[in-house]
Amino acid sequence: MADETDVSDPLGWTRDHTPLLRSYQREYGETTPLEGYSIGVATHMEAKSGVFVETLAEAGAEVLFTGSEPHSTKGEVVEYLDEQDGIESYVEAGMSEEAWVDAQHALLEEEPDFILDDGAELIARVHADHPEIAQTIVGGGEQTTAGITRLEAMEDQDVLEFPVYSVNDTPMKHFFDNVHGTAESSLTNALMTTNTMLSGKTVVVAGYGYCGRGIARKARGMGAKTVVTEVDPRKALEAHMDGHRIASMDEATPEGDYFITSTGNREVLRREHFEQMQDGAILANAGHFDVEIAIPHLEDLAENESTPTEGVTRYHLPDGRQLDLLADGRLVNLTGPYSKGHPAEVMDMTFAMMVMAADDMLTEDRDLAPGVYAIPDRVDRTVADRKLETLDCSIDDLTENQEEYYDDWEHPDSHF
Ligand SMILES: NC(=O)c1ccc[n+]([C@@H]2O[C@H](COP(=O)([O-])OP(=O)(O)OC[C@H]3O[C@@H](n4cnc5c(N)ncnc54)[C@H](O)[C@@H]3O)[C@@H](O)[C@H]2O)c1
Repeated sequence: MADETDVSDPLGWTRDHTPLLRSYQREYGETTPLEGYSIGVATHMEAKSGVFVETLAEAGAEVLFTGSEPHSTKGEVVEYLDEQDGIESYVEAGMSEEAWVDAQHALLEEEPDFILDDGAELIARVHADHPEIAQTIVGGGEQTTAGITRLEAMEDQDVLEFPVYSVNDTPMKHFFDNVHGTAESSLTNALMTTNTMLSGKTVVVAGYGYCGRGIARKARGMGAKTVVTEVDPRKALEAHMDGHRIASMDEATPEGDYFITSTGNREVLRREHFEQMQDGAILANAGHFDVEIAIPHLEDLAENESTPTEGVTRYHLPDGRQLDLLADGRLVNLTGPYSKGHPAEVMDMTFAMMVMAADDMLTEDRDLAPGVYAIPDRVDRTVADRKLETLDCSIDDLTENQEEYYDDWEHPDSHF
């Protein structure tokens, strides 16, 4: 048995689990559709995004990449990519925030033709600080909910200078990345950090959108009793009919052993909830930055804080109760001590859609005005077909009769 991890190729393991990206690498290695274009990429730089970057380079693009935040960069991946033809890094592991911002400016000053973004980091910065370069950019793609919200605000204020594909809103992204990727990685990280189990526990999930529904369904699958809180009555009904108990956060608070937020909103867990929670309640956020759990309220209420184990901040309340906050209230799947982010198999699909955003906008003559656009459904479907192929799964084709039936609103079989 080998006794050491092979570090000569830090992307090797991930490539084994990203068959969709590898299939595009094989095809693009021959057709090079992005030849002649330079693409600026901002993302959490680790092995999965490394395979994404090398796929763009295989497609012939010159790739300039940076981190979408300063702390998630894996140095060995950056070093490996930097040695490959057509790829240049603008990020280092352990960079200061200031150096990270400088690196983004340096990347943008190279005047990329296209931007593939996370959180609209590069797109917002090029508009704010390099407006003359923004005018030369052909287009972009954005993979996150938060980034799309930011871009839509720019569109509303009429400041966006180029078209951007919303990768986040494609079925191939949010049905899998948000629902399955966020759920499995958040629960895995919460359980690894605490060394606890969900069986028999009451898990309160705030928000029943794409992420929340995945978390609630999977927690129940692991034996938890699930309670869902919502502000949208239709989402609450959906959760009810999926078999979860619906409650207001006030009602759920005294029952919960685990609380997981995934709303995209702020102060979903706050002072009045902390005051009612059971001793030993565990709090985790899988949603938005570090604002879903009101940490200043916890700090106000607590007599003191401790770190009982890595990744857990314990708030000691004056009445003797202890509340345990995971990963400083930041995204528990991305920033916990055991965090490896989303599973490779699901990022395979998200990053394939990012590659498609560049491929479609740069190689099809779309002639789009500045704005945020859906990726054409045909493209999403093609990627889904290819993912199924990699899984060796077949589906049926519509027969001619079935196609005719769909197209003919007067068809005799359409009447009772
Ligand atoms: N952790 C990750 O890796 C990861 C991955 C994808 C998305 N996200 C983030 O997770 C958040 C949710 O994403 P989504 O795709 O599920 O969004 P979504 O819009 O589908 O769902 C959010 C849900 O929260 C509900 N909600 C809003 N305020 C609430 C409140 N105060 N109490 C209870 N429910 C409330 C909304 O009604 C909605 O149903 C976003 O911030 C997104 O950026 C995180």
